[in-house]
Amino acid sequence: MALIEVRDLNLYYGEHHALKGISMDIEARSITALIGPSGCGKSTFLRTLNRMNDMIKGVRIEGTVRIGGDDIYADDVDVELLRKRVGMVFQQPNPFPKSIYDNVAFGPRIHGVTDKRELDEIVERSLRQAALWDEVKDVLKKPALSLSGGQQQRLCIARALAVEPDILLMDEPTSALDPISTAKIEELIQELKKDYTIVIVTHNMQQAARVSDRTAFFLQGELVEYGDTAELFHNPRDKRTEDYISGRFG
Ligand SMILES: Nc1ncnc2c1ncn2[C@@H]1O[C@H](COP(=O)(O)OP(=O)(O)OP(=O)(O)O)[C@@H](O)[C@H]1O
Repeated sequence: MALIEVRDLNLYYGEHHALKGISMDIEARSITALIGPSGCGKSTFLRTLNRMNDMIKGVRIEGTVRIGGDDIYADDVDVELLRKRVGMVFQQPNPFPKSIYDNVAFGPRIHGVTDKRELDEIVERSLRQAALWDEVKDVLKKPALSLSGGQQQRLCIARALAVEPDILLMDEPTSALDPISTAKIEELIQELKKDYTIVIVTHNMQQAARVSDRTAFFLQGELVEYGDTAELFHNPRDKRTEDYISGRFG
């Protein structure tokens, strides 16, 4: 059984039909890239996986999203717990104006961890997993905002990992970063696949080709093609995919 099962998902922003009949299975411990031209619905789709669209007024959703077999839109779902299980990293690194330590400890504290030693362990483990520990271990009390953009993004990844999610959603996580920081994050994403299921929105087709196992190509709210990344880039089944990946539009 796939970890994430999406069936006949439709999403409307008021009158605007932004996702049209999307069905998709995502396997555990895989990296799935969502690609497509601006406005095709990639970010909207990503946000349906942890109900981030709930916060937007006038949104209507039909269809089902199951994670580990559970319908995440069922009435009795605890959305806070869902977001603990399905973490998110955004385009702009957005650390809190707090210390490096307090950023990573934030989620665990909210979920009730108060023991100093336990928090220390979580902070270290999360920063190691985010490949940032060696750079910050001596300055954990420094403000997060004093870090470079690339470090801030890895800190945000550490913050997301600190609550032990199963799934990590990433919305163009490198688009605000320089090439070296981008390469580091891409390497990190590959590393994280051992423990997490990753879904990443990217504008950058090379990035999708480099990091992902499966790629989904969206166009005007439709899922045009979804498959093995190498297959999709080298041997697309749909003419529209071919036109997009060969740079004919978008
Ligand atoms: N909060 C919102 N309210 C109304 N319409 C929205 C909202 N967010 C997105 N849309 C519309 O839904 C469609 C899909 O947007 P979405 O941001 O998901 O696309 P995208 O593929 O991620 O684009 P981009 O790459 O530019 O971020 C677009 O037509 C957009 O204008």
